Amino acid sequence: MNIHADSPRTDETALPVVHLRRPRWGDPATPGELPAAAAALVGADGTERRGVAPDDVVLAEPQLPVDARSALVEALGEHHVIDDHRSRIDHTRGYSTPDILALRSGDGTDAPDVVVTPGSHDDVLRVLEICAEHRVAVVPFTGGTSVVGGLAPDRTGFAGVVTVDLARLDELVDIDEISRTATLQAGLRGVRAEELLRAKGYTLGHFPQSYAGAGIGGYAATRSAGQSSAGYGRFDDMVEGMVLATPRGTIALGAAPKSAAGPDLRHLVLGSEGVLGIITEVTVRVHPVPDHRVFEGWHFDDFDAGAAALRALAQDGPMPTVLRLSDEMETAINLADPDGAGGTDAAGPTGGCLAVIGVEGAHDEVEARHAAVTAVLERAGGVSMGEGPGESWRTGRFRAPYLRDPLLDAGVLVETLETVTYWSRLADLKVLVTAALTDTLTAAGTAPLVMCHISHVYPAGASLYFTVVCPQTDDPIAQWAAAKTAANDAIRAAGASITHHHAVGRDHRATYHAEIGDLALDALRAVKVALDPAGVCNPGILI
Ligand SMILES: Cc1cc2nc3c(=O)[nH]c(=O)nc-3n(C[C@H](O)[C@H](O)[C@H](O)COP(=O)(O)OP(=O)(O)OC[C@H]3O[C@@H](n4cnc5c(N)ncnc54)[C@H](O)[C@@H]3O)c2cc1C
Repeated sequence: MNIHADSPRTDETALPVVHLRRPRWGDPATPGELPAAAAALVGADGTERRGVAPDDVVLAEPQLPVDARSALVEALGEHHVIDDHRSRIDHTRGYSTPDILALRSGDGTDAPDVVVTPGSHDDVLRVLEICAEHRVAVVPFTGGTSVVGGLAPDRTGFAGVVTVDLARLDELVDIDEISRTATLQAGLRGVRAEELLRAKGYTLGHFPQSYAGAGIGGYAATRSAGQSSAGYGRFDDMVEGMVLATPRGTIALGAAPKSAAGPDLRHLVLGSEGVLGIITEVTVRVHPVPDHRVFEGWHFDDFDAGAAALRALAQDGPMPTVLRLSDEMETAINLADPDGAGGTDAAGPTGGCLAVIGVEGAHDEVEARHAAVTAVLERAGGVSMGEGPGESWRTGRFRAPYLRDPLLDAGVLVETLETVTYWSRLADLKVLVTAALTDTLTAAGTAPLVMCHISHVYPAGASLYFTVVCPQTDDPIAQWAAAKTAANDAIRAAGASITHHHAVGRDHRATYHAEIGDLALDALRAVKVALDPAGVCNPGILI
């Protein structure tokens, strides 16, 4: 298949960069509609529950001290110190379902006092200096798609909250074609970064489902994982270097690809979620644009059989570029609703589980790798369903987030969570988390559909990604909080990690602390004190 034959809606190179306007997801030109099949499946009652319009959410007057505001205006210019209603709303929290529900309920309490848009690394340094001096909390903001409360700091004890939107740091700084690396400014959205790289014949290969909104600084700060992680790695695997602005000055990391010069401090900054400072530049590995790709669906009798097949590929190779497996429930829902959560083709065997593989690269290499992957999957009991389901997944893969708003409008609660563990514990983890979610929501009188898939695999283990759908109660925020707490407890009890790629934010903080222990937490806090002595960078997030 020639990849240039794709329609604009489906090709990741042709998606528009979307400036997200809370609370709804994505490009207003292509709003989500609830397909009838999905409405019937989830039992939507047809009652509209759109909530308070963003313009009607009441915000507190901006609290910023006058001196701090004047200093920011002097540093950046009046134009880049913004406190109009809509800008504050559009920087309030992130895009988890509780975030959306809170805004729909009219709760604007986490709105920043001011949004600033620095135009350079030095501007960012100056903003941090001013905020430290006036004890104003600072929230770094790239795409604003956090789903773990990473954009809602604890403002207790601070004189105000400033969100630093990196939108103006949007350049491709350099490509080193010999080393195959590119240096990108942190405010570049994923789509725009890909456009700039493709114009030079390269791809980053990072396509999270939030691709239309999220960006380079956010990817690095959260250790994001894209849908092609089997082939290109997780975002932190791609990073060669970073520049971090802190209240005490600049740290530049990545003098060489691998070094024995002490601990690799890049891994202190990757996943730091804005608590150590603001990443302004990231150097990543890039790859020649693939000229050929094959996407294909595979049927497995059950989830365990499919998981064993994925493990065989992850441990003994070869690795496709995309590798994912839906469990029985997710497979059944997707087959019933091809435009829905993941999108597959209704053709092929019913029951069992659907795996999707994608192989991309240079033509001959793709043909050879595809043949080798096919042999492994067949040995593991898989049956090819052909390119239809694979292509259907590929072309629908960025649409699922658009479904959440119409589902919420229709009184349906829908939310996702993810975790990661070793292969030997994966089956138990799935059972425990599914039971925790099912039992909690059933006890609330809202029995859920719980779906699960694997989409990121490693030789030693894999992540599990759960999607939960059920009717809303009168207090859906509390309803989900109870289910999420039960799931977090199950993840801890199973010895898994609280997150594979969504990060910690505020929502996972307590579980994360239990996961790493007091001494490790003290060490992290000591680093924060060294770089951010006033503690203004994203207080209450991560540590
Ligand atoms: C519909 C949907 C689908 C998603 N799918 C995926 C997926 O497939 N894979 C995945 O990994 N994640 C996914 N996410 C989660 C989210 O998109 C990722 O965490 C993403 O990496 C966040 O990027 P962002 O640019 O939006 O960051 P933001 O939301 O702006 O920030 C995320 C966190 O990092 C901090 N931060 C932001 N920029 C910087 C910076 N320059 N320096 C320091 N700190 C910074 C913020 O303060 C915040 O704590 C999804 C989210 C949604 C809503």
